[in-house]
Amino acid sequence: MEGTGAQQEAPLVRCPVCLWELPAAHINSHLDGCLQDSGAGKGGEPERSPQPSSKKMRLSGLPGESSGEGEEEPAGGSGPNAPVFSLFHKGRAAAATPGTPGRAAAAHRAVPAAAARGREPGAGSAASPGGHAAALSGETVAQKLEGKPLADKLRPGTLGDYVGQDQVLGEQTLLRSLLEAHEIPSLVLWGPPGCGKTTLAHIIASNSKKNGTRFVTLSATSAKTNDVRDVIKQAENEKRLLKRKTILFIDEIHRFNKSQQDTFLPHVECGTVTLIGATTENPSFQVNSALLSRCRVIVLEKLSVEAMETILMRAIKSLGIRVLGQDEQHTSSANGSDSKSSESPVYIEEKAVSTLAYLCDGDARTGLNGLQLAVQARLTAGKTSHQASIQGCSVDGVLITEDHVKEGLQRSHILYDRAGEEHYNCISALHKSMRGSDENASLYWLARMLEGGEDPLYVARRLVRFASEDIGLADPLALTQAVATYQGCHFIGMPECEVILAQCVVYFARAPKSIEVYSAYSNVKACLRNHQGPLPPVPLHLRNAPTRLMKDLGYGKDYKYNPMYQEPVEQEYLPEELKGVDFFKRQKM
Ligand SMILES: Nc1ncnc2c1ncn2[C@@H]1O[C@H](COP(=O)(O)OP(=O)(O)OP(=O)(O)O)[C@@H](O)[C@H]1O
Repeated sequence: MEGTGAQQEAPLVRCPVCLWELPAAHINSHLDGCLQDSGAGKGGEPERSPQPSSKKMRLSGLPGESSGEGEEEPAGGSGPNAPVFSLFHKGRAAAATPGTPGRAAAAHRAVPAAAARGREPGAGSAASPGGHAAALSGETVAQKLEGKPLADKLRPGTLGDYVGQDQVLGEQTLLRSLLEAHEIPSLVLWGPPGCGKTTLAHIIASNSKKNGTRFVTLSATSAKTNDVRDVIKQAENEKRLLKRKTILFIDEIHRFNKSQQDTFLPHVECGTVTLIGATTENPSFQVNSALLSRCRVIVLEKLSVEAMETILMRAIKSLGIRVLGQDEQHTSSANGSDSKSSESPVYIEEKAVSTLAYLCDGDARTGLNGLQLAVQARLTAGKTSHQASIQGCSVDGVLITEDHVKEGLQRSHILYDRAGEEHYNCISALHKSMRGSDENASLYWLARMLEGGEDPLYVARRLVRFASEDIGLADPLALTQAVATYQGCHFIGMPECEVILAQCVVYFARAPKSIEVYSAYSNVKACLRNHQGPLPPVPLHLRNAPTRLMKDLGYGKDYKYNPMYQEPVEQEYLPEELKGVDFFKRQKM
């Protein structure tokens, strides 16, 4: 490539480390090597650049899965292999996509291919700021679904496209102000799968690129301690020689053991790197406490159903699929998909979208992948038949219904509708099996829920209730067990907590049962509910008398302080009109 005319004309820039002059297009890769050598003091050491690892897919069978997230880069194209050198951007032909010469060449090769599929030049990748809408280029829905998983293609690149999480990113939140001021502190992003941790890190990356900060990604599932050392070494050189900051994003940071985490502790402390860690696990237990104390913990929540609907609707729109509302009329395929092609129009029921938004339980990746699978399955089936029945009318097109999205979401061959009836049916079956002291059935229903993706904390909360409602004072320790189970589940999450729940469920199935307190309390509530007229006053002798006036009014008068008496005390504690009532003997009122 060095002999090409294009590069002979390209402006030469000087390496600030070795002062060598070379074409601008080569400066990034040259500088990477130069900085490594300069820090290590051993020239010629082969360049090592840790790669972001492939993240596990939660739904199998997606086309293009193999390329997956392993190839993705932080927004702006900066990764360990492609540090951003804004210093040299001026005059570069491909300034918008900083990277190595090889990468730039690949980008050039990619443009005609994209253009051939009708993509706007410069539409950018899904990871590029604002690029997610443009990412789904292609003529037909099927073409738009080719390649990377839909969730990756639609990863937002700007805060404006980031949905939900207002508690940490809304206006006037600390994190937003810091992002706007380009003041990125070390962060630990903690939240459930698919809630947007990696996406937020990408947005920070693209934001920080604007002030020349480098952004390097490592995945704790595949990176070795040496990879961390390499990144740190390079960051030190960058800071020392170029005064450039480095942000190190470590996905699934909880997978690093404590000593690996220790490797970057001093460098976070002295500011060589700004650390952004993402974790689904409680960082209090998984992240070295010294490291944690140097990071702000940002707690992201499961995406709400509304947020999920927004994300799904956006995806549906990008794919050119039409949503069938309750009262929308469709009589012919002319009203169908926006896809300008010979492909039959694709419709999706509005209910299917809301069901999907519920079922994916705040996990956008699951929701988008479920949508992708449902659409692809229907498109394949639609090759044999293009007739869909839409609101009683037969039209030419492909229709995606609630059942299709449920199929798309099926986990481990178990369909468990967390938002619907199945959720209540299973928890009821578990409750009744424990009450009936059937330990086998109890375990079965527990597993049905957990394997179907039920929130373990939901089950744990039901166990706390069961401990008092059904076991009560027959074994008061049951309540302690249930609360400990809840805390255990909270600490370690799934799948490790399943055995904690199983232990508690078997304990409860085997425990003696008593509803004595539960029924007595129900009787008291019924007594209050059924009372006619004003409720009886608190007897004067039971009232406290902190002031003289109250004493004068008879408060506390004749009250018998029990510890002063050797013999049992004769004293009435209920209001006069309830004298002698025994809530423990009464039938439910
Ligand atoms: N807040 C959001 N707004 C819009 N899209 C989102 C949001 N959160 C997630 N997504 C979508 O879901 C996909 C997966 O999200 P992301 O990788 O950020 O999740 P994560 O929290 O890092 O999950 P994991 O813990 O499994 O790595 C993204 O590619 C994006 O398409």
